[in-house]
Amino acid sequence: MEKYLQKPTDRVLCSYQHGVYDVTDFLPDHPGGKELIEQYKGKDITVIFKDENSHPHSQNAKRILAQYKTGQVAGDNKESMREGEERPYPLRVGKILYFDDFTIDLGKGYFYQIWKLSYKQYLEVIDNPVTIPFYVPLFDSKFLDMFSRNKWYTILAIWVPIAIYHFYLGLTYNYDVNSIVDDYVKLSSSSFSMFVVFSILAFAVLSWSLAEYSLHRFLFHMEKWMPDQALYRYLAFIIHGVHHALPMDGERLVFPPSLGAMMYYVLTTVIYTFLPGNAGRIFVTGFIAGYLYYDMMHYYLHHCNPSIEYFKNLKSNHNKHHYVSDAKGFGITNKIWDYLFDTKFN
Ligand code: HEM
Repeated sequence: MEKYLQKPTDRVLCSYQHGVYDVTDFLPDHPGGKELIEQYKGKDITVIFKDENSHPHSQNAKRILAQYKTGQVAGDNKESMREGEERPYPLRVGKILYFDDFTIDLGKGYFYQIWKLSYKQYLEVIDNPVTIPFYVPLFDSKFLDMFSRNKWYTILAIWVPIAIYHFYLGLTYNYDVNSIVDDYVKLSSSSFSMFVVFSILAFAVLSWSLAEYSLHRFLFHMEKWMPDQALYRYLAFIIHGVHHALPMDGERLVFPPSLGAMMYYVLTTVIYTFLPGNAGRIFVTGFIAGYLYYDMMHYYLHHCNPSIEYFKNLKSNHNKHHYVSDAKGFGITNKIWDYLFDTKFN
């Protein structure tokens, strides 16, 4: 068996239990980083795959592994699954994903195929993440599909100038609003105070972190409470479901600018009602900064391997949210609100 696994080959083969797995296509999508698997090229991963100290892999991880099975170790004729093995679910054959009672054709617009699903089937799609080594269109039209993809840096390119502009307005413009706070944030005012400006910014970032938790828990995971209607499933899928179905698709991860623009409109309308004038603009700056930190952190946790313990911990928390239970671990940049609202992982 060892000889077979270690034959010079470009493919990365390993054994688990008594099966042989070709995990080459999975390497770039491994949430723990491809290097960890490469170390096990040609080796058995049965022990390390369950190792409590390294990382005890989830049921979903076992299902994903099962997708890559290519054979049995020589001399082992046991047909049935062994303890600790899972069947590949959904099973992918070419571009077709086979679920128990429905299929998804990954060569066609994924979005339209959500319409025909029942609520239960929709949950199966988002609760059984898959890693796909080819491009999956969301829409059949290439033009429409273009709008479903975003590189992480486009978010910075769009929102950093908007945040700077608000900061500039907040510090300099005279909104002529009868607010005591405004006197302390206007550069032209004799009462200008850096302390007040930074306090508003800090308060806005903290407010964002609560918004991050609430949006993720109640809007992005609206499937937990939404009425059983196809229209809502469409909405839930486009907002966040697609990210759970294909968690390692790096172009469908950050918040789409079009949705961001709608949120911006709603939130600024609310914020300026309660906090008009300069202080409101400074608050919006901090709120956008908090949002940018969130979106960049989200991308980082999926596609990079942090070396600092704090970020490792956040990554692990987020992986659990995807692969263990999406009813917990809603915080991306921190776990404070998960602790306070009792949605933390133990
Ligand atoms: C070759 C088959 C493998 C598959 C299919 C696989 C799959 C996964 C999946 C789906 C996760 C996300 C969390 C979870 O579901 O548990 C994960 C995380 C992880 N894997 Fe693997 N894995 C494999 C091999 C390995 C090996 C050989 C190692 C160690 C040497 C390893 C170390 C890790 C670590 C440390 C994480 C945690 C990342 C984090 O949450 O911070 N994996 N793996």
